[in-house]
Amino acid sequence: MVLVLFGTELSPGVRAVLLTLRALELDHEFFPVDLFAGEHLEPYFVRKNPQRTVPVLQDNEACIWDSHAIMGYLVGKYAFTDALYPRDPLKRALVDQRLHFDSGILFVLFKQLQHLIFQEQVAELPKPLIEQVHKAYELLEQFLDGRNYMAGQLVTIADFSIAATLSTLHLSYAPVDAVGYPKLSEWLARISGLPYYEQANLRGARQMAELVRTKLPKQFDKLWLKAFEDIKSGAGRQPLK
Ligand SMILES: N[C@@H](CCC(=O)N[C@@H](CS)C(=O)NCC(=O)O)C(=O)O
Repeated sequence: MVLVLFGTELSPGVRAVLLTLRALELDHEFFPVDLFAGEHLEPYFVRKNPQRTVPVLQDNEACIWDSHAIMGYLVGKYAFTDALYPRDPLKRALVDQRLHFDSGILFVLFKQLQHLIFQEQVAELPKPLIEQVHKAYELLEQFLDGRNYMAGQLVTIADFSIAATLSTLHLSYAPVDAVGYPKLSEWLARISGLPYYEQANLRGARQMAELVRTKLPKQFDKLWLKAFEDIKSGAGRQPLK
């Protein structure tokens, strides 16, 4: 088996897949694709994924894209247990709902913000969009009612997916304030305690935040700086339950 992940650590979807690969302790190669240089438009990449998005996972001859599909595939094919993506229909439905929430709402907000800042060169954070991000945070806060993780008491791929996007929004655009979102911020701290979190997710999320910072230097208030420093130093982290 040769698993090759194509992408960039700047991408939340790529990092969600990296979290899954690390959780399953799967050997893999990483093939960098620079989106800013347009490498995802090159013929070799378009042959792998006509949609021209990262991540793409190549497993021998097969190419799979969309981070959510890749994560489910990895668990189905390589995991010893179904804990990360339960087979029980009701448990799976809950995980799927969270994955679709990431795909259809959270990540879309991130992508809209990225487009405005990097393509449209907008120099200020668009307030209506940031309000929508906070509406999404409110829903996530409700999802965590009575749960340690997004879909229950155990980590699933829904946590990886949402953690990758949310940590990026948190560091780049809309800090998750512990007062406003106590459960969400505890969950983020809990996920940050995973031994592979720093390498698989935080490093890339920070790099993205640094890039956004160069585009919006005036936007970064004390709250953002605190979020950035906290996550850098590990302050507020809790042991993994
Ligand atoms: N739902 C997809 C989203 C993939 C996606 O939009 N990835 C971005 C990077 S974060 C990308 O490849 N953008 C390049 C483009 O859209 O041209 C997934 O989870 O894999």
